[in-house]
Amino acid sequence: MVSKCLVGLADTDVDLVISHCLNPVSPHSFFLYAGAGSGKTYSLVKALEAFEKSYGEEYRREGRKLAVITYTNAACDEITERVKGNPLFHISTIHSFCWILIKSFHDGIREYLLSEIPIEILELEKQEAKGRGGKASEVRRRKIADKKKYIEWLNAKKVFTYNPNGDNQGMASLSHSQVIKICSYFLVAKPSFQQILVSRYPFMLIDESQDTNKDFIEALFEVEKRHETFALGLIGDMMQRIYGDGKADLGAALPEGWANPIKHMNWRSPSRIVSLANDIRHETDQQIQKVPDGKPEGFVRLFIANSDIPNKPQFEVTVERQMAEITGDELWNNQENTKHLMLEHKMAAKRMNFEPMYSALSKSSHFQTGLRSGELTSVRVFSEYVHPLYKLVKEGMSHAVMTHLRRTKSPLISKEYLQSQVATTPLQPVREAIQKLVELIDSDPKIAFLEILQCVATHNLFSIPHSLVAFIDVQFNENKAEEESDLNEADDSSIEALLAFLKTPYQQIEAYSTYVSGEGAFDTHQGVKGREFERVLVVMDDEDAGGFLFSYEKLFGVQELTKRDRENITSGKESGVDRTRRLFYVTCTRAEKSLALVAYTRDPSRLKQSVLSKGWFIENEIVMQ
Ligand SMILES: Nc1ncnc2c1ncn2[C@@H]1O[C@H](COP(=O)(O)OP(=O)(O)OP(=O)(O)O)[C@@H](O)[C@H]1O
Repeated sequence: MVSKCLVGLADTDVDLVISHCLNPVSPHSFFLYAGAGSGKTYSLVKALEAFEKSYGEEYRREGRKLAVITYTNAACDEITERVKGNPLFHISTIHSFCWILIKSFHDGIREYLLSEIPIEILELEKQEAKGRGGKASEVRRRKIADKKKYIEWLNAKKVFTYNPNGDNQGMASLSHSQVIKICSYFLVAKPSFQQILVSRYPFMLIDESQDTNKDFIEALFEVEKRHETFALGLIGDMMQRIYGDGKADLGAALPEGWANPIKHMNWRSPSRIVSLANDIRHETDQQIQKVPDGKPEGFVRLFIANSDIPNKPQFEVTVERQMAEITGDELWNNQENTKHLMLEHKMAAKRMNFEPMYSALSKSSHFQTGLRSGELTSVRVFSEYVHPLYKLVKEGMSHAVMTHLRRTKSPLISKEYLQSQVATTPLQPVREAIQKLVELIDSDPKIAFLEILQCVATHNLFSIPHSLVAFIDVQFNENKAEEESDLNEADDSSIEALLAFLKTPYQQIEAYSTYVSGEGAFDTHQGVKGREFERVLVVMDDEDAGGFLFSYEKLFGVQELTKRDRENITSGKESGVDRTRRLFYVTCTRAEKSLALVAYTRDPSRLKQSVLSKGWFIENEIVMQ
């Protein structure tokens, strides 16, 4: 059933409804839920602009702000840019926002932890009593011992720390989930804390709220119920719920008095892609989107290949070539002009040639978040210090080189160091250090991170993070090491992971930096939510992804459902197929012009039959390898 999209109603009334809700004299909460590309973020930005015009001055005088929570740092930067950095709006991710709210309440945090950790210990002890020994028991007993040690540590007054983008290690550091739990708890249990939120931020708008932490959303509902002067604006799409953290029944029973505006149009994608999205969605909630007048038809192709073909990246290049021919769009021939979506980071790492460093570091669970966000201190010394310096030198930007060294606080240009130099050319050591570094990088494409690190340390070009000091082979003044570290509480797996990483080729740093910037040609299915690209190539490969949460083989009817899946479906619980369908919807709806879907499967002909019978594609849109 390839449905045809019709030209429909204008959605402009939605913006009026939202403006009406964001009135400080009579605030109203609202729930704006609509399909992909319907302009939810667009309406959010319009609402902020209208708010600035009507109430900006008054709000500034009163020292109030309107809070906007976005799902990713990239979304946060985009909305901040769209409102030209206007400080009237506090735009942040949930983690930064929660931390800002709780960060001066150290005693309250300590009290919370002192009451929560014993409960966690009891739970682990219960599981241990029931358990059967072995590795799981070993891990449990270790966790119990660590938590008891932590309680002892908590017995004296403490100052807590947190980095929303890093892996927070060490006793004083709160974890990502703790920060959200503590903030949610304070919002419900402490009236004075509620008051702080309400008076500072009388309006809170939450984009991608379908995936926003359930505890936090429920705490905000509670605040909204108790304070007439506070209003919430929830923006999102349940079909785009792709993380397990969100409130699954959000919107099912909205409190009375909430506005519930609806958007029908898809402004992003051409009609063929919108009709595919409607068909995918049909099995979940039957919402149908329309396209505005004048939108072209666009292109969708499904390429099916056997999952054991030897060179998948090469196959994807042939897909791009075919897309260029099919669409007449030459830009498909240049990989950089297409967004390639992978199910797992390691698949992107493989295609972008930084798999060795990625695999090495991902072996330590401590590095997972920082590795993906680009915030790992041990890698940043290369990605943010060494690599930009190398590029600037190669581009002959000597002024920018000095600015970079100042910004990165190079010890070689510190005031103390320069004053200690008796020579008439105090910058000579900097020049020499840079020259040695560039020569070393150019000397061998296989040169390892470790050798680059050694060179940086020997010439004292940049401060070395504590986590890497142990790997340097020279007398090194520890005072020169950077305070921040990935290894506050070093464990064996982290040390092994770092050593393995340092032995891999330095040359990978360029691709890795591009990847974590989000600007490269590759990303994950999940990483692009909220974004849009002219050409999208989605790779569906359960075998390479190796995960258990998503299964395209099940969605496409190639793999039988498990007993558990069937039980979940019968009892109305979410199944892996539901999750995968939503992820598939998110990836397909990122495309503005053309969409190539690459499915690697154990049974190509069964997959083809299955998607044809679902009516998702027609015969001539399917290309068999
Ligand atoms: N009323 C409109 N008129 C013209 N273009 C619009 C309109 N609303 C949105 N757009 C454009 O459509 C595209 C999609 O909008 P937006 O990203 O706000 O959608 P969304 O609902 O947030 O999407 P998603 O849920 O898929 O992330 C953007 O390029 C935006 O500029």
